[in-house]
Amino acid sequence: MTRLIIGAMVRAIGAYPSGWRHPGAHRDPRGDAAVLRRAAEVAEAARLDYLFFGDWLATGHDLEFRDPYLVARIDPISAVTYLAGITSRIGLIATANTTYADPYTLARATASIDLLSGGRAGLNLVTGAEPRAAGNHGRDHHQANDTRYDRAVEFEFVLRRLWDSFEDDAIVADAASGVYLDPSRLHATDFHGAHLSVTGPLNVARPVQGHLPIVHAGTSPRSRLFAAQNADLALVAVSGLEHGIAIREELRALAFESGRDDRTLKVIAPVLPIVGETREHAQAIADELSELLQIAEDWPDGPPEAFPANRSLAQLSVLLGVDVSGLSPDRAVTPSLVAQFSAAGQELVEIVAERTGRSPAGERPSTLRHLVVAASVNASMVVGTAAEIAEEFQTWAEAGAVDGFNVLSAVQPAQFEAFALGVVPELQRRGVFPTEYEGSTLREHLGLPRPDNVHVAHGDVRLQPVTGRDGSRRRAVERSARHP
Ligand SMILES: Cc1cc2nc3c(=O)[nH]c(=O)nc-3n(C[C@H](O)[C@H](O)[C@H](O)COP(=O)(O)O)c2cc1C
Repeated sequence: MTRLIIGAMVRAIGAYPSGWRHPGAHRDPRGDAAVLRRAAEVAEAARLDYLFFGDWLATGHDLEFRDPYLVARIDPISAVTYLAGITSRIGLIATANTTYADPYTLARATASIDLLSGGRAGLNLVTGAEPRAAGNHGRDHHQANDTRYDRAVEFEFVLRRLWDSFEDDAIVADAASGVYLDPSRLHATDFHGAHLSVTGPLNVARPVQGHLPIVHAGTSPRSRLFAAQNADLALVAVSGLEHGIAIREELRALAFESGRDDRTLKVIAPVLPIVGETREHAQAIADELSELLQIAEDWPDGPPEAFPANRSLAQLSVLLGVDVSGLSPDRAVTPSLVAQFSAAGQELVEIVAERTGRSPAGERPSTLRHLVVAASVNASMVVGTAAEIAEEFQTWAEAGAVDGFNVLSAVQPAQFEAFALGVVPELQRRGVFPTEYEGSTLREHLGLPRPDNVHVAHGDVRLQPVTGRDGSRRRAVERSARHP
């Protein structure tokens, strides 16, 4: 029986680059608290498994054109701490960057949130793709992918040991005898690696969940290996059903080869649904968002320096295999023009038709602008009614392409609420998503067991080199002890 995992990837100003311009969209960061509170209430009433907060460790004018939600945002640890106090059932996942974070500080904060929320915290570990983060953290450059993942492996290992500093019953608090702590149940971390050195123990009691569920988001081969060996949830961007099936199979095979129970690795895909009362209504919303997104040609004196090159007719020409750079962006894409396009260009025309209802031979033809937008907005979009979107989700899960979805909402709050109040009940009606919270912790929502304390169950577990599928040596944790 399929049981989807559904979380909301919260972006306060909306997750479509022009979503903030949509009528009624939230656009003032001073109002973020109200928006987060309302999203949490709606998500919890819909019984979503978790709210998920990404992170970005720098800002700049270019980000306005890349995706405006990156420009200024609430720190994710602060967001989940705030929400822990005003929610009672939903999981709360914050992103942290292992390249720059300090493991002791992060272990303290996350163990604290888990205790304060009654076991509802989760942690998304990323290695970061933003080079400017280096300058904000006293480094002279953003390290190479391999180095970042070497540190991430140490980081995850240390985090689990820190969370396990106290055994579950280390604090005896026996008022009669006056004994508060059993010192034999408090364990030092004593980790001294190439990147990190932490003595421990952590000065926060063991989290309610033992270890917080760990998510990992990334794309490189090292990211796949890291997710397979260290994560509970792998967050992977997939381009289609077949791609999803292949990635999930690869991840689970890597997990199995690493000696862990591969069923404990859940594969989650980000998805951006556009929900409408009818298919045409949903397409009209997608069409509007497309029209609201500026492209390079919208600036009469040329786009600002920070504008991304891929949002231009020049870049579109490369993809189409036809030079359209001198044409107006509002030029209709006619069947005779499409006939000259490359296969990738023709595919793009179909994507636009699916999303916006505009087609070359139709009453409302697509324009070059629509093609530029579709090529530059790199999101897995599903446009349709609640029933159509639920059907798509179910198909993906039943085909083995995903275990669940991280749902992005193009416009806050309208599209998030259309999803929570429309699509979720459809999924529940189909029996692929529960109607009630059955457990109380995030682990329970995700169907994950509570891990043993590594100090107790496995003694002196060490980091050991293991080999990735491509034959290169990796530093990774000896897993067999931890996942018997
Ligand atoms: C779905 C998805 C979500 C991501 N979210 C974040 C994020 O919130 N913050 C961040 O710094 N990186 C995020 N990333 C980027 C990756 O974590 C990673 O740092 C980046 O892709 C570089 O590593 P890689 O070469 O292994 O992919 C995300 C990646 C994916 C695929």
